[in-house]
Amino acid sequence: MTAPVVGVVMGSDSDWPTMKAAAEALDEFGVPYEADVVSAHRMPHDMIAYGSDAASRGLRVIIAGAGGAAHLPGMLAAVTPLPVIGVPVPLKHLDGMDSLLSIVQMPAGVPVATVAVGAARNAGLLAVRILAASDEALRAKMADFQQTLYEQAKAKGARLRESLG
Ligand SMILES: Nc1c(C(=O)O)ncn1[C@@H]1O[C@H](COP(=O)(O)O)[C@@H](O)[C@H]1O
Repeated sequence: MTAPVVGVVMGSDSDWPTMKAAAEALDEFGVPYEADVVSAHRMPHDMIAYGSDAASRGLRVIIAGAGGAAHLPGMLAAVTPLPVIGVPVPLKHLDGMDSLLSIVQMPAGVPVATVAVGAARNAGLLAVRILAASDEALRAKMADFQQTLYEQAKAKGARLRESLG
């Protein structure tokens, strides 16, 4: 088995229905990843250990999703030099606005690349792009993927124009 280069972590297993889209995107590009529950609030020492050891274990990007008072992505970014992508997970109350603001409003010097509320697939794709910056084969796959998006968008336009006669 190939060693994981992306860590997909979340504050609770209840985040997985949202976060699995990140894993699926990584699967599509053949990027090896690991997935786990790591909570800054409920397991602070484990969280610090996860972030501190991530780079030496071979991870190159961390995707961190959390809902509500979502401190996990920022706290991981505080203890690792790796890029951290934050996914605001929408919960029953406040529609993910709480999580979005908790993740996106980082103090200067400690960046978290925040995707849209619930947009775990984009987090996976962003991780692929980060890795692809230094991996020509992966960059070619990303370019193919973008071409497919382009063709699908063109086809939608053609169908719309056709339906209008
Ligand atoms: N935001 C955080 C953190 C954290 O930021 O450390 N740990 C758990 N949580 C969030 O609590 C929500 C409810 O969790 P439960 O479903 O386990 O009660 C989840 O969305 C999780 O990400």
